[in-house]
This record gives sequence, structure tokens and C-alpha cells, in this order.
Amino acid sequence: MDVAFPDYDYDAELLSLSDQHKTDLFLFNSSHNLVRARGVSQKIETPLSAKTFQHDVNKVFDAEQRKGIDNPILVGAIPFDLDQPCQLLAPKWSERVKPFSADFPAFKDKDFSHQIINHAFKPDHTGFVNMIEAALLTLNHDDLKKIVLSKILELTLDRSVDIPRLLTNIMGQNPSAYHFSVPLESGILIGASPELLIRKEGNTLYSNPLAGSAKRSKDLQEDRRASHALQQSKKDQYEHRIVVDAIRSALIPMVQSMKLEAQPSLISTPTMWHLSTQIEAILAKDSELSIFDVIKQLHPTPAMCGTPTGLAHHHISALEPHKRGFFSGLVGWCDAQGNGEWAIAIRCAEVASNKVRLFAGAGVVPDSCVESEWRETSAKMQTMINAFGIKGFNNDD
Ligand SMILES: C=C(O[C@H]1C=CC=C(C(=O)O)[C@@H]1O)C(=O)O
Repeated sequence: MDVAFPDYDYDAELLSLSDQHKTDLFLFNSSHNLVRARGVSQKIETPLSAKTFQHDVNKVFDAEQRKGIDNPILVGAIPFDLDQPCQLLAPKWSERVKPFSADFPAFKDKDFSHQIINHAFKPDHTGFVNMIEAALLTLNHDDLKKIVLSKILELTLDRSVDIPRLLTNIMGQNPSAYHFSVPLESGILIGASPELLIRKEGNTLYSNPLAGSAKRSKDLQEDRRASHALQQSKKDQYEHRIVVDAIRSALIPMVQSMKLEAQPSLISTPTMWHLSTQIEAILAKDSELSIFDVIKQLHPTPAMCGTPTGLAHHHISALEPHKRGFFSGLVGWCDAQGNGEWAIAIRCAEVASNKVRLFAGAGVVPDSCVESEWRETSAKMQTMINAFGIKGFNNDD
């Protein structure tokens, strides 16, 4: 189904939100699909690692089909830790249409701004330094090759956040990202992720892992220098290669063919440069694998966790003072015909009224430098700081 894009009044037409529905709308927008959903017909909270997971999904799809929906969908979020409950639902209402182009004046909401009343990093700078130093020691004395460690920034803002306005700002400022707004029990998970874990169209799989990062600069020359240095950086190339190798090894047993770029390319968001690899693969003939079977083999990749996965996961639980929940998990949708798209929940925030939590992680390898990882995670948070219209906050502190 195609949609035309007239000059929208963003909150009335674009997001079709009346006041009482401001926060219960699920939205996922990529350059391939825009999925919107509302209301709960059925829920799935089973962890992805549970044996009954696919059975529970099939049961929900069957029940929706018995109600007369030809190709029902599931939308929601999958946590970082596969043993934790998912928040997936078959919505009461949904539509899948041509994606938004975010290049409208309506998306440039310059008057949208917030002030910070309180802020706290978890861990704080000292705790972060200790955490990365402990990781570096482990990297030297263990089989661990890479670990991704994160921090959270907790904000209290001067007023409750208007979610549709935040979403339009996110889209306007980051037109080529995966935009999402996912109502969860703890608040709204909302953001502009640059990273695709998996898109499945029939038997074709697409993935776009990122790893290796540099902060962008407003100064053109400095910006070019940063991108060039990233491309030349052995440390970042190594960090990236670990992710691509893991995805390739996980896909090989499932697919009949795979195309992937020999060298990573550079991609940019408005705030960051990244090393990126596009991967395309065709599932083996007569494959009965669902998109969740594929996700189970891939997630969490070394771009979110580390390598080897189990060991990195163990050290993350021991070193990080916070529970990630859905941060660095997945957000997206899938249908009963086996299509779907799941982006990684980064460059995002969890918002509950005027309380906001931002998340950012960075890959740590033996050549990592503690202060650079602090600055990199702060730079990654700038995507959401800008979307909230927060000015003059130096989040390097
Ligand atoms: C974990 C995050 O970034 C990942 C994605 C791209 C580059 C990354 C890096 O260079 O460390 C991270 O693996 C985040 O943005 O919070």
C-alpha cells in the first residue's frame, strides 16, 4: 500500500495522534517500511531463549488469523539479555506503508527544547574509568577478545516530554536512521538507531553491522580528518572485523549464499562516523527458519556484547552497575509470512514523563584508551540530547 505525503501537521496527521493516544503508538520507520501499531490484542513476554518461544509466536499468529487477519504482525522489543522477557504484541490496529521521508518542514521543530534539572551518569566518570581498566586487565589475561561496556545518563527535565514532538525531531535530525517509538512497561523507548541487525524479505536476509566510531566535528577539515583516521585505525578495524566475522560465522550454517563487502565502508550520522559492512544472504532452500531463529543465532553481536559472547556477557553483568533492559536489545516487527525488520536499540532514550534515561556503549579491545571510550559514549548520547532540544549541556563532564 502506498501513501501520499502532503504537507502534514505533524501531530494531527503525520502521527495521527489524539491526546489520549500520544504514548501508546508503536512506530518503526526505516527506508524500507513504516509500521505503526496501536492497542494490544495479544502479548508475548516469553524470553527468546525459552524453548516455547516460537510455539508462543505461532499460537498468537494462529489466533489473529482466526479473527480474519490474513498476515498478522508482531511488534515490540527484545532485550539485550535473551533470557529476559520480551515485550512483543499483536496489536489491535496496525498498518505497514511506504516509509516517511523525514525531509519536511514539519520535522524541523526548532522551538522544541528542554532544560535539565538534574543529571547523573551511571557509572560516573570514576566508576567508568575503573570499569574500563578492569576490562582491559581481563582482555590481557583471559580468552576475552572484545567487550562492549556502557553508561547510562539519567536526566530530570523541566517538563514532561511530548513524545510525538520528540519523535518528529528525531526523524528530522536523523533522516536516514531507523526511527522507533516503542511503548514499554517502564516508559517509551524512542530513538534513531543507525544499526540494522536483520531485515528478512522472503528468503533474503540483510544485516548492517557497525563497529568502530569517531565523533564528528562541525569544522569540515577536522571532520574529514576524523573520518580518515577512523578508516586507518587498526584498533577500529579490528573491533569491526570481530563483529563481521561473528555474523558471517553465525549465518553460514543457515544460508545458501552470502554477499558481503570485503572492506568496511564509512557511514555517518549527524554526530558520529562509523565503520559499516552491508551483508546480504539467501536462506538455504526449503529453510523453515523463522526470523526469530536467525535473531537467536546473531543477537547479541560483538557490536553490543563482545566476543566470545558468553564470556563477554558474563563480564558485562559483573562490571556494569546498571541493567541494560532493552538498551542494546532489538526493536522492530515481523509478520506471519516471515518478513520483518529489527534494528538495534541504540542512540535512544527511555522516557517516562520528565524522567529520561540515555544509553551508550563502546567496544573495548586491548588497544582501547579509557578516556576515548568515555568521550565516545558521550558523543553517541548527543543524538538524543539534540533531539530533546537540550542546549549547552557538556556531556563530556
Ligand atoms: C553500543 C553502541 O554502539 C555500537 C554501534 C556502533 C559502534 C560501536 C563502537 O564503535 O563501539 C558500538 O559497537 C551505542 O551507540 O551505544
